[in-house]
Amino acid sequence: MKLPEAFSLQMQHILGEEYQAFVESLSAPTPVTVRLNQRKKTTDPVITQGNVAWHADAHYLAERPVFTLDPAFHAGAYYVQEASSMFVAEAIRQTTDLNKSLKVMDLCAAPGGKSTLLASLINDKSLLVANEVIKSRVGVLKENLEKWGFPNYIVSNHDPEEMIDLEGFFDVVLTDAPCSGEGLFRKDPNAMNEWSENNVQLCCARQKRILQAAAMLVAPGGILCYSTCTYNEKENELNAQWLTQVADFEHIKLKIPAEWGIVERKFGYQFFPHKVRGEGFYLSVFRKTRGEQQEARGKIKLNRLPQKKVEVLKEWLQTPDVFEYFEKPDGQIVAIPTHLSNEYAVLFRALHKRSSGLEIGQFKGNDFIPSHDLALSTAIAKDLPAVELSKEDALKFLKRENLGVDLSEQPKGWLLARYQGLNLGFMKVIGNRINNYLPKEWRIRMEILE
Ligand SMILES: C[S@@+](CC[C@H](N)C(=O)[O-])C[C@H]1O[C@@H](n2cnc3c(N)ncnc32)[C@H](O)[C@@H]1O
Repeated sequence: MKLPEAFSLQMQHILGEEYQAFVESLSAPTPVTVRLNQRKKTTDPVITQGNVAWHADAHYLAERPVFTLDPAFHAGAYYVQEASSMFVAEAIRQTTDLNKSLKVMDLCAAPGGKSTLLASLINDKSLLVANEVIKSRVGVLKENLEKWGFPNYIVSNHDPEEMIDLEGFFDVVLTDAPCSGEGLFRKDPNAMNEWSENNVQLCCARQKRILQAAAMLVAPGGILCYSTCTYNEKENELNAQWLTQVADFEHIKLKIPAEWGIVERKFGYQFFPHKVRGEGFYLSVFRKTRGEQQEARGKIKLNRLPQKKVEVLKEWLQTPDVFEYFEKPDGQIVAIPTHLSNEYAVLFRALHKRSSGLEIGQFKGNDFIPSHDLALSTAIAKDLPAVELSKEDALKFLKRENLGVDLSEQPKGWLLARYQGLNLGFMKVIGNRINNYLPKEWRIRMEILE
């Protein structure tokens, strides 16, 4: 691997005698890791090469399978995520009371790896906002969160500087900033081709701008996590130090066993591929020492669903009474956890480009048409009519092709397609015909060879 010269000099300066080991590690294969979704247990044990030290649900795989051909992947049973970046969860675990109902913001969220990590970390009374400024990246973020199934989430599409009305609102804000990507050279050779000292400067300035906006969002006593996938001290340590100088934040030290191989810096933690089984990564955690807390108070400005229709919905949800139901102007029904309705109201008012939470479907006359979001949500009722599919048929369902299995004995109406007990989506049985309700844009397009 031919490294850019200025980058080599920088790394020699940072690593000294360890530089050679670092360079050698860049020629080693990238570890493949999956993190299991504890709210969606699969019966298929993952063949693993051990756990990620800092995340109990994460496993190293011996090789990279074709994930597209595993129906459990599409059902959100696991997320394929680089190991070092999962350390964000450990940092929040050590600094935050996870038994509380938390308001969490993932500010630079697409494609959603850390949003799903956060969704698994927080309890069912908590709320996650996953924000992504680049519009074309919002779709994949939404898809990944839908698959993950945590019901209390909103996806938004704002520049962090536009969130002024959410000052002091969040208990935890994660800023996984766009960076020069030095830590990804092994995984993604493009990151190396795009690297330049000039780009590092641009990233650095942009990170400061994002950090300043992020700092404003944190409630006093709340946590700000800053992460990058680079080694560059300008983007990491110097930005972290800068934050403590310009805003009311103190750096928090974490407890880290030496055998994890993570290098402690003055303001944060650095991951190097010759010391950990993962890619290059940096993380710093701060607590806000002063500021105004924003009280969550407001009224949701959507039409409440009439009680008669609410009664129809009840059979579709596992615990229907924990939600309030509203109808959007386009007819979609939104389920909002009652105990979070003030928080949702504040978010709906402050964020204009956003989803409305869990959209569970819509009424056509008196008939309820369930959404795909509901099919994949952990809020769905467990005893709805369902059919367990073989791997082959599950893949056919996911390709929107005709299934090999005979469903003519099934009663007419809605039927969940399942694989290993995991919901894949809805079908509707109409006489001899079966309609597949998997959204067209989610369809597997890959050729499946027998
Ligand atoms: C490192 S990636 C995030 C990865 C994501 N957190 C995950 O774990 O899957 C950084 C994200 O920041 C977004 N971004 C780019 N410019 C930004 C800006 N000026 N403000 C906020 N986010 C920005 C990028 O589009 C990208 O999605």
